[in-house]
Amino acid sequence: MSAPVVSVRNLRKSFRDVGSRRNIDALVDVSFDVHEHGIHGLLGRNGAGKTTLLQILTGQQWADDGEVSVFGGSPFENATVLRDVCFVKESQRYPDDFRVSQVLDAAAAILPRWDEALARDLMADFDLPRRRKVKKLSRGMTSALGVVVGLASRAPLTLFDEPYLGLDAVSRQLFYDRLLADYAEHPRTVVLSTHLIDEVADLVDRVVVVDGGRVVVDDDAEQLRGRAVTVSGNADGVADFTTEHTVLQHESMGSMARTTIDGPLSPESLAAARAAGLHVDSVSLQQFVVASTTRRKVSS
Ligand SMILES: Nc1ncnc2c1ncn2[C@@H]1O[C@H](COP(=O)(O)OP(=O)(O)OP(=O)(O)O)[C@@H](O)[C@H]1O
Repeated sequence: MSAPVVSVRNLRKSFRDVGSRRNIDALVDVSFDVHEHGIHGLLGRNGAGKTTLLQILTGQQWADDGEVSVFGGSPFENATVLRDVCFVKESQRYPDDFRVSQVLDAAAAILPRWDEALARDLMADFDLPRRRKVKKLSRGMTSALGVVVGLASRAPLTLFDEPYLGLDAVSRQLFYDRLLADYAEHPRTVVLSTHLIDEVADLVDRVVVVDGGRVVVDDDAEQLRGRAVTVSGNADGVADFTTEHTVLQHESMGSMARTTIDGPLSPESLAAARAAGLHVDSVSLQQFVVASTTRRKVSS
């Protein structure tokens, strides 16, 4: 296998919260690789550490400890690495007087694989006014501008940090469709950080779930789709059956229970569950991520 595009080992980052005079551990011990090509989902709850991670990957933050390598080098003030990286974030700031056309010109100047024709098509798709000042754009239009820059960059590593939060459902679907279509013709490494797991479930090849500053899942999306199951039925039967498994989530009501376990189940286990009168259902990617990340208590 070729060297990973991104390699992160034992990354740690905390922030000093001036108000409470406490340290906030944004990343506790993060290790994972992103291999070349593919659309990777970086998933996790609010405050999980996704943005901090992406900022470190793009040289906008220092880690307190650990190693980070992007295209084999450190991303920090490394022009050789950074010209192959495009980072699109929801809170992107532009110079006050910039018009949309100036944002596109600046992107074209710094991103060597910029595709002007694609940018023009996307501008039309999202109905963006070239001459308008960026600060006069609506929130959705600002998000759309980020999406245009990210897609037209054709950067070998393109990182989207929830850039589409302002987009309505139709525009988000347009983004997903255009991403898939362009990716099919120009494969590259895309990382999509998002909460909208159901929406990207069929889009991503690989999933990294961050929770409380730690990677709790790092797997192929296909594997994850079949990995967890819910077992429901009589509470005693469910408890007996699930005792040997890793329980992700458990609910009970009276004599009935429903438990989500980290599977997958072997054909023999499945048959045993059915013989015991239990129902076994597969779990969607969204349900799996929710179950994997709700065991942690959010601290204040
Ligand atoms: N500059 C900062 N100063 C203090 N705390 C910070 C700073 N940046 C991030 N944090 C804290 O670090 C933790 C991780 O934040 P981060 O923005 O990386 O999470 P996230 O997964 O991107 O969240 P969201 O999905 O809500 O954007 C949070 O507790 C956040 O409050």
